[in-house]
Amino acid sequence: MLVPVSLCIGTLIIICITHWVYRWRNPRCNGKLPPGSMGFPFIGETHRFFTPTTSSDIPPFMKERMERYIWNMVLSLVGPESLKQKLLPHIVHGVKRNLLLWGNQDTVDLKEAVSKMIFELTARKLISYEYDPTKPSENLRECFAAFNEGLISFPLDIPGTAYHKCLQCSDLKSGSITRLTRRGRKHAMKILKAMLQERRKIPKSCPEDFFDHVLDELKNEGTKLTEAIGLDLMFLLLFASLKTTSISTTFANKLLTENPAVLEELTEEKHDAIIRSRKNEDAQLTWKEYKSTKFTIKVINESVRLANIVPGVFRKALKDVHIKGYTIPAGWAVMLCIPSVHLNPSEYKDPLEFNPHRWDGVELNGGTKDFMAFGAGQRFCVGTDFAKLQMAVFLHFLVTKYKWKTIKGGDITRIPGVTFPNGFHIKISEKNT
Ligand code: HEM
Repeated sequence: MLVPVSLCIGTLIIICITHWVYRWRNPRCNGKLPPGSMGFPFIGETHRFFTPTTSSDIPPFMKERMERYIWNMVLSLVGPESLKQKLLPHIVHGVKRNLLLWGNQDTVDLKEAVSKMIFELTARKLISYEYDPTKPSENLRECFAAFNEGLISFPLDIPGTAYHKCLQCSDLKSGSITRLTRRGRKHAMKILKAMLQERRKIPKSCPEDFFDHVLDELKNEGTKLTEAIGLDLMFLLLFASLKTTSISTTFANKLLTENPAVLEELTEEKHDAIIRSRKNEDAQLTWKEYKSTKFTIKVINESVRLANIVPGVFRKALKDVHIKGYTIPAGWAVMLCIPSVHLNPSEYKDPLEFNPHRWDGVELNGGTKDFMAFGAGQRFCVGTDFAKLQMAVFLHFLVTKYKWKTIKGGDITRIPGVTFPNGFHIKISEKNT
């Protein structure tokens, strides 16, 4: 008892001293910070996970051009055209297959099951990755799990800490399963690098995934893309898409479980607008049908507002910024706290209530100052449409074909990202059984 208490007190003292030193070290700060802000210098550390050392050599105008090029590349994979033409049938197939599988099990931990399903689909489409159970050391999903656990943690890089596990590089050849689950960013990068090298040997005739696009670009003379940046981007893309979509989907399911009236209305929309109007009830979900599901989109908006999957986004002040009598000194990292926007009672009446109808008549094309679950402005999430489509397809098949009841778990903790510490175990069965 004494040891954990002393450790906590010790950690708090270190945090306070670091905070104090940093705050007063800079005279322009006048010892003041805007209310509610966190002046911890290490808050800005997340860039270390993503920025390859080479990128600092790139002039800003080039960086901008390259970013635009890269996002175009990403959009060619997950933008509306690709979703409509290529990805929708794959998502439908993946969701139907998994639901059928879960329906035959006594209980399913939805958090794990959805995460696996989303990972399989996303990793297959973005980098043609298929997990081979005979090679547990190449389990990319486990790497991302370890990475996620320590992403926002005290930056103490010694064995045993969440931060260390998040960064860790393990020997590819060794390891039992328990050791494997502890591998983070560096191990994931090793796997991605090996895949890229493999792809170099057997190139594809036309670009199909992110590897192909990166390899194509690397061949161009004068390109500013390097292999390190390309790999870093692959990591970022997978990281940005995996946990977010799977936790949002699980969260939406939990909210529906707790709000039967909303579930009923959603089911009704699906039946009326889609299935009953079809000639063949079992036909695939089409793009037009997906676009017609207005209430589903409201349920998704409301779920991601309450889920606050991304608890904060970071920016760096490039010059001194004066705001409401305070100064944010140049070079400081700023954290924008998204939940404080989404739970603001002056903008959202009864902000903790799950009420999809608050989105009636609201057309969302991007982020606003009051809704930024997918960010806002220049850095708006490039995978928004992809995530929404996956969630909508999942909800469609779940509510039309299945019923479920909670078995155990479902409690939510924020550390600060949303987690289900005891999972969310449900029993799923087909409606007509
Ligand atoms: C429910 C699911 C998702 C949520 C809640 C979400 C949330 C966000 C947020 C808040 C940002 C802005 C970060 C910032 O401003 O610093 C962001 C950026 C980003 N997201 Fe998502 N995201 C989701 C799904 C996805 C998916 C499926 C992909 C990829 C296929 C993706 C790829 C990205 C990328 C690459 C960025 C960086 C954009 C840039 O910096 O220009 N996200 N996301």
